[in-house]
Amino acid sequence: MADALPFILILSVTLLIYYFSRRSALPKPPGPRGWPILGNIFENPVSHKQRKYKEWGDKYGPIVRYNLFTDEIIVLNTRETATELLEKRSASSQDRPRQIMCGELMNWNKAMGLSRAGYQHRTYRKLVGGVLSPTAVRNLFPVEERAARLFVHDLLRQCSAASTEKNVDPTKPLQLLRRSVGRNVAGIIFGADFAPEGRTGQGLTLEEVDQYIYDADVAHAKFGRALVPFAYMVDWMPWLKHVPEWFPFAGFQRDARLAREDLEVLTWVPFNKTLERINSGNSQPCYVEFCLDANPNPTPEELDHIAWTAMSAFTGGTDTTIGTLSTFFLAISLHPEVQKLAQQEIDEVIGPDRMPSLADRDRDQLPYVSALVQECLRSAPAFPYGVSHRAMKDEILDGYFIAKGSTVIANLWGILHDESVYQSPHSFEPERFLPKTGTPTNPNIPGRNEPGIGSIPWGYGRRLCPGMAMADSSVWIYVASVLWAFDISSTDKDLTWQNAKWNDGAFLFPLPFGTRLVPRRSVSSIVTESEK
Ligand code: HEM
Repeated sequence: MADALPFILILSVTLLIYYFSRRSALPKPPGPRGWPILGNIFENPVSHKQRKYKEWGDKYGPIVRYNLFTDEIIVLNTRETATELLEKRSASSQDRPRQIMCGELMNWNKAMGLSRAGYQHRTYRKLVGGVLSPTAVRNLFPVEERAARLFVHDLLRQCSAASTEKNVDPTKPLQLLRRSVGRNVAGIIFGADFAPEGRTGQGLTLEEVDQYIYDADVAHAKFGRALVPFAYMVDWMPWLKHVPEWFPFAGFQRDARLAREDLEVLTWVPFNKTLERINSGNSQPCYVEFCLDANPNPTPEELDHIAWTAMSAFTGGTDTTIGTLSTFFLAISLHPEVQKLAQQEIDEVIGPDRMPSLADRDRDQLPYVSALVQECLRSAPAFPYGVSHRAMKDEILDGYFIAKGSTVIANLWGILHDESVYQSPHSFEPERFLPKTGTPTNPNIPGRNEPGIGSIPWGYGRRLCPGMAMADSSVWIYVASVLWAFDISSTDKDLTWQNAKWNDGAFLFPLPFGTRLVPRRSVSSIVTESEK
């Protein structure tokens, strides 16, 4: 112990110097008190962070500060503060905080979501923006519509197989959803052939895509664990990063190596297969092909950029879309009155002879369905507390001093549950987004004209989700198609919207629940339509 005293003394003095050197004449944002040196490690929310952040917001104000050792964390709980710092001042708030285990050792810094601000990130955004911008994404509408139709087709097969009463095994719709969305995103990025069984086309095969979805799940699970702040010792003591794998207690190096290997497989295997298909003239139009059309003789570095952005878009696009659609299934199972209104609208505008299309959304033909989609995204944003940004210079926000290097978190769930903006924010009420005068399809339902969600569920500034337009249209067409074809109800009579259980972590989605689907049209008409 005596031997350690000088070390402890030097460490304490360094931390105190550091602490006082970062003080400014302006006050720092308020927040929980915490302890000297340790900061708020005991108050650091370990579960459902978004709820704790909101509680702090209600207590301390829209801008809350807390500390984990020397790390300063700023939580923004209102749309005004988040827009000001992360949108308007995006040039200096676009960076990501340093992630030693997850970013540097496991190599996720090479993926778009964690890549630090600078040349690599700018190049990535340019590549992805070319294919997924709101204008360019319209070329993908037919792919998304086809994916939604095939999902309906798969659900119907599941219905018939499940029982003579045409009830589905409660867990099945969501399992099918995982596969369907995975195939849809893979189709867009790698040109996968996701035709129904028995039919073949071009691009990656279904087996290859399903293997890829599995690999992505494995890599993502490791990613999620390492992303938790201070999950690994090396996140506390960065110098440990240089310790070799054979060193005692350096098990994290082995974890990091295995995760790196998984990530390499995830990045290069589907990419190389797609290149093979493109070179043999056996591909489908997709993100990778588009990038190569625009740059037919890429350098190795440019190829590297295309491969890593493809992997980033696939991993960024699947769990988030699946989470939002799972929220839809939960919400609609528990709100029969909402379901009835949405189906009335679909029946009146679309009728039984065709399935909805994205052109219906464009023409704003189904305003209630659009409000329902917004309500799903508002109630359960897929990243409830966004993805952390980092202040790249000292900032002053609403008279408070925010030091350069602070981690900045936009509490998206808190912002979308702000009582001063949304009446009864914990209830599921799509009509909040409808005009007070009602809509042509629902003239008798007065809306509340509350502010739309805008791009809040998709984050801010130069980090705004590049898949926003694609996700928005995908979710819409899945929702409209499923409601056209099925009546959906809950199989758990004790389950309510208020007591439903949600995943606890960086992704928000409902935990498994029982859902029953019953076709609401003749089987033959669903089959004919869904096979188009
Ligand atoms: C409902 C679906 C989705 C939601 C709610 C969502 C939400 C988000 C959020 C909140 C961020 C972080 C933004 C920030 O740091 O401020 C993000 C980043 C990202 N998303 Fe999405 N996303 C969805 C779907 C998709 C899709 C379909 C794709 C790709 C096809 C995608 C690709 C990405 C990528 C690559 C990033 C990292 C961007 C960067 O750091 O520059 N996402 N998303």
